[in-house]
Amino acid sequence: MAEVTIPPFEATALDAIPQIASTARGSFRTHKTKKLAWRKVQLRKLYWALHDYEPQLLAALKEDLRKSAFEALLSEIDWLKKDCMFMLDHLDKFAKDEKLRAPHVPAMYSIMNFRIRKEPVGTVLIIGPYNYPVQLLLAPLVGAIGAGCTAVLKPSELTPRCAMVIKDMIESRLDSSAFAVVNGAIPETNALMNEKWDKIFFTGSAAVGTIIARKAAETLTPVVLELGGKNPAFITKSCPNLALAARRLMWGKTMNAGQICMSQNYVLIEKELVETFIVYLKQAYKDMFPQGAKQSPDLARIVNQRHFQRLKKMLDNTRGRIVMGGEVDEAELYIEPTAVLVNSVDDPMMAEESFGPIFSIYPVNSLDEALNVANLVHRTPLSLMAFGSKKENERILNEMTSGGATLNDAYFHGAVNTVPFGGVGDSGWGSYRGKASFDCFTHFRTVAETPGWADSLLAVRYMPFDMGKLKLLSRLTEKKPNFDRDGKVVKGLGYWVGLVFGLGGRGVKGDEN
Ligand SMILES: NC(=O)C1=CN([C@@H]2O[C@H](COP(=O)(O)OP(=O)(O)OC[C@H]3O[C@@H](n4cnc5c(N)ncnc54)[C@H](O)[C@@H]3O)[C@@H](O)[C@H]2O)C=CC1
Ligand SMILES: CC1=C(/C=C/C(C)=C/C=C/C(C)=C/C=C/C=C(C)/C=C/C=C(C)/C=C/C=C(\C)C(=O)O)C(C)(C)CCC1
Repeated sequence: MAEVTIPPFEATALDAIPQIASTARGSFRTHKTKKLAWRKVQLRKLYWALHDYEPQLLAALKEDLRKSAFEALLSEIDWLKKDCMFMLDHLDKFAKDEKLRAPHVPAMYSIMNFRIRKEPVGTVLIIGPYNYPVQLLLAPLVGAIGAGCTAVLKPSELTPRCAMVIKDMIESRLDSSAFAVVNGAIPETNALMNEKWDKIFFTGSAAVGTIIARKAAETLTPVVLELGGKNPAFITKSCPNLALAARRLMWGKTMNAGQICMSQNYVLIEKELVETFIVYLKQAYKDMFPQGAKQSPDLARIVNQRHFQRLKKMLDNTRGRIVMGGEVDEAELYIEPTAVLVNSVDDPMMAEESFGPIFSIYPVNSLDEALNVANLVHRTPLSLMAFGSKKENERILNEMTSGGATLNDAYFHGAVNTVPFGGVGDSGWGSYRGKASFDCFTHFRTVAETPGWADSLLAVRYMPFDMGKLKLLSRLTEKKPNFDRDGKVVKGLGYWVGLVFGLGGRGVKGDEN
């Protein structure tokens, strides 16, 4: 890897923050960001910045998280470059006005030229977490640029080298009147939160998300929250390939040393499978780390002492049995990929979000029990994984919600940059990625335009009101219900005609739909 020097972490001066926010707001008011050409230039610049800063970003990710170059490219740098390309390829289409026609516009209003105009929401604040310090901060930025917003970014202070590289990269390569990076921790974030934003995009813990949402509510500022969750994986007796399930779940918990909000916190598995599953897990461990996980250059480290201690405490306090891994090394911030067999939902391994390379295995007697346990542990997790028959997987999707879900694999629904990603309930508000990133920072403004020549046609609305005219208009335009007071669809003439002439009956009384 090329030799690079990253300056030491420096927090942005608190008294500079109001001016930074004001510059971004002022830049938005120039309306230059509304031009698609300007947005495309910024996206192209971001693409090349990511390309040119690759050595610095790789070095920073290595120093901050000991993230391997493979992972850094796959899930952060190249991933974002793909994001820029996707937005560039589709921006014209995303940004185009949408004509609203029937059935969205009733026939009687069809002369009013309804359309949806896509407008940037304005100046946005993007606050990032530490685990994917580049991707999770800049992927929302791609959406913000595409939508025509100006933005201030606040990287996580827990990954200080990444924060410094990102600041240099964004401020030197993009339009610095429109995009800025504020570095720091709580005081700096508080100073940012004292500014007025048109939207706040926050990725991080539920605890801090609550603080952000509460503060944003004071000024009725919309927020997107991308939070964590206690994510279940289900394995039933019909699992098509238990060895593969073990291998894929191991992958899910070892990428980024399990510091992935959508990886499984616990595995609910039918009792008969437990012992074999553990054998397969150990086999997958051996295959992935032939010299042991500690020696592997591929396994990242825990970000800092605090998170290391948090994970260690979960292992120390569990009443379960460690069935794989268990080694920890504070000096290296190393936690071995670890599975713990537990038998209580109150066990710390079940009750807390792991956000590390450790997870629990909870044996169940049936899928019914598994669904009860999962709904009890966390009813609205960020993700869910299911390894059962097709029918069982559908049942799991039906009876347990989550932000996103993957069948027969670990969190793959969240590994692709072009499909919407987000939580549900207390695991997150709103979604982004692909077109959803554009939509996230866009105000969908409905515009109507009434032609002057149509006034006599529309004159019924004017005072003095005439009930007779209103009734006539209703008779001409109102759709009659095809259902009765019990909510049942009623047999109409169309049904009998269809039945008699063999065209197939529709609207049979008693139909539920
Ligand atoms: N849904 C998603 O896409 C993701 C969610 N997460 C969640 O994030 C958490 C881990 O990330 P962390 O960086 O530790 O999150 P965090 O919530 O501690 O920090 C996130 C950001 O908030 C700022 N912050 C921290 N404390 C603050 C306070 N009291 N007031 C104002 N700002 C504050 C930090 O400087 C950082 O930029 C996990 O819970 C994980 O599940 C992480 C990655 C993705
Ligand atoms: C099938 C065809 C082809 C071959 C395709 C192949 C070989 C595809 C292989 C794809 C794999 C294994 C991709 C793995 C990707 C993993 C990624 C991108 C992980 C991303 C992780 C992320 C984004 C993490 C986010 C974390 C978050 C949000 C968090 O903390 O919550 C050919 C050969 C291409 C031909 C066509 C057919």
